[in-house]
Amino acid sequence: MLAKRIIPCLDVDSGRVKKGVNFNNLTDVGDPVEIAAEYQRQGADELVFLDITATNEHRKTMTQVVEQVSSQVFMPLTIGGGVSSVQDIQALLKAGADKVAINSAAVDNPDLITAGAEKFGNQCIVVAIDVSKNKSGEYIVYIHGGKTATKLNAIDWAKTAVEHGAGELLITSMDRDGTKDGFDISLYQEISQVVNVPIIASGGAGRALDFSEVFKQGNVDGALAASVFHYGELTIEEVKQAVKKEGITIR
Ligand SMILES: O=C(O)c1ccccc1NC[C@H](O)[C@H](O)[C@H](O)COP(=O)(O)O
Repeated sequence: MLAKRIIPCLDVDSGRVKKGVNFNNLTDVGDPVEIAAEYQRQGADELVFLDITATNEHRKTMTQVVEQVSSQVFMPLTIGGGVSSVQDIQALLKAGADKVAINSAAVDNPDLITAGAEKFGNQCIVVAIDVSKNKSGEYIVYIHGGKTATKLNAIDWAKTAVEHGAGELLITSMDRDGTKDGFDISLYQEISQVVNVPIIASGGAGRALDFSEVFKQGNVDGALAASVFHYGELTIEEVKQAVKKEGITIR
């Protein structure tokens, strides 16, 4: 059994790490380089940086952040936010990213996934999907930082993204984001039945048991969290100890 991964997420807005609830009311939680170094000390398996403003001038800030962080931490780095071309992917890989997450631009143009996978290898291409349940209980895809609802069913879009070459999926429940109510297990159960690439769960982690639950029942390969780690409610070591106790393979 491949080791499962515990992945802190740094949502970066204008060069600062921010955190909100359901993608709103963002508060400043600190400097990205310092926070990344702390997560390395705690034994994180991987880091995700999301540039949640992702306007052009912030894109340069993000590249600088990636260069600084990649010179200090040695975990795999996934970078996302506003990526919309093969050139953007190349610039982030050059700055030190190991993987690049594409979200809105992949929905607008799925061929970008294929172009990135063909040029850099599909292991570099993560498709990030932000999901919210509608009134009839269907999982719907949102883009533009969770601001725009699409007509896409998230399960179908996940399948399409992998068919276009995505090497990994980062699936965020907007409904659970920042709530600490636990991961949306049924979302991951549905997606893991239709794709055969690694899935990273994201949104809602509140207790160490939430991580074991999403690995066991959600059938995912990695569990991403922001709030509980940023606010010091859990350390990565505590989560890993609890997950190991449940018999799950983890580094
Ligand atoms: O993903 C986005 O586009 C976005 C935009 C604005 C604000 C937050 C955003 N994403 C939320 C992150 O993916 C967030 O770190 C994960 O959902 C993990 O959240 P918690 O572990 O519940 O805090």
